[in-house]
Amino acid sequence: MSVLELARSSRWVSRFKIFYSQRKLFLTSSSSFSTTSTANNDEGPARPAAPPIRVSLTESAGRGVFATRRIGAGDLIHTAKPLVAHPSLSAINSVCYFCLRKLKTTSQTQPLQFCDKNCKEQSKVFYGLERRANWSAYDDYCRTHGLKYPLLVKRLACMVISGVAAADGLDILQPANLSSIMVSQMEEGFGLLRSAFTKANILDEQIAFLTKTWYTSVLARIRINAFRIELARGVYEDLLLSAAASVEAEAAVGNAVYILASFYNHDCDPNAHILWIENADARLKALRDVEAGEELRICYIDASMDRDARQTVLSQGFGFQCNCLRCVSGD
Ligand SMILES: C[S@@+](CC[C@H](N)C(=O)[O-])C[C@H]1O[C@@H](n2cnc3c(N)ncnc32)[C@H](O)[C@@H]1O
Repeated sequence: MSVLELARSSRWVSRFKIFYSQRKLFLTSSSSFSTTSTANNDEGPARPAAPPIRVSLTESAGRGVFATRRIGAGDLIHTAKPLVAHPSLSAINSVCYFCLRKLKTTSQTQPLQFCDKNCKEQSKVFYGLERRANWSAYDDYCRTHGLKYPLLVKRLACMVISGVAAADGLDILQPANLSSIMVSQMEEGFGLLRSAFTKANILDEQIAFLTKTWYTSVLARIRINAFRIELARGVYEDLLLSAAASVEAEAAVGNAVYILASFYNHDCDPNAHILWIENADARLKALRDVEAGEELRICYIDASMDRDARQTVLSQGFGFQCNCLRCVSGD
């Protein structure tokens, strides 16, 4: 599993209420994230300012994201565009096939739809290729086994063949440790994916990257780093409303992988969170004041669970023992 879910504990809500009563989202290309602020000078057009963060090694959790200056409670740290996203099968006819925005109208005659011309245009190349193949066996495989991540691999493979993504695009992300049983369970998916392309007469040289090693290595990274996307209702810029949005979020519309957002480590009492307002573009926001040099951490799971349940989910899903302050204090 690797479901980075927003915690929905009453603990979180009360924290947001306190903030509100006081009135008080390097290693990748700049297109992978953007900020709301702009650095302007006299020599050219305004350019997005770098987000106030850096990725560095932590003492015990691999790489992590650190604040490079003070960030205020409720501040937008940065936004992030997915490297790859895919609707969940249950939402496939009701959300944009590219950005996962809820569609205003659904059509039975044309099941896969885009919300606007821009999304259609951005998907044109890989969607054109995807449409050449018959995905019924692969999709059935996902459906019967309750798998969502192979859909991300399918889309990534189509993007790589179309030249809009690099085959090694996810290599920078930490992979999950896969047991030999897990690897053998992935063989069926790999076989179905490859055969869908070969049956569609995609040339061998175009799918030379699509080896079993590539397939399992991509899935190992997706497993640890994919975010399950739940859209908040409406537009919430206010901190309290953001909290309400995460509490009232609708069912997941899909899954996505981001580069920068994947470097945020977990804390059961986090100082940052990730949310989605209208589509798969993510926002990383500070939950409380963060000082320069402090590590920014989000919560991967439902923080309302007790310590033992949280430790079990983190260990089974992400392969680590959480030693955040909350866990260490036994809370
Ligand atoms: C999404 S990645 C976060 C970035 C990762 N540290 C890296 O170097 O790429 C999740 C992985 O980071 C590590 N991690 C995250 N939070 C942690 C924590 N609270 N304690 C220990 N390890 C943690 C675990 O290895 C986990 O599987």
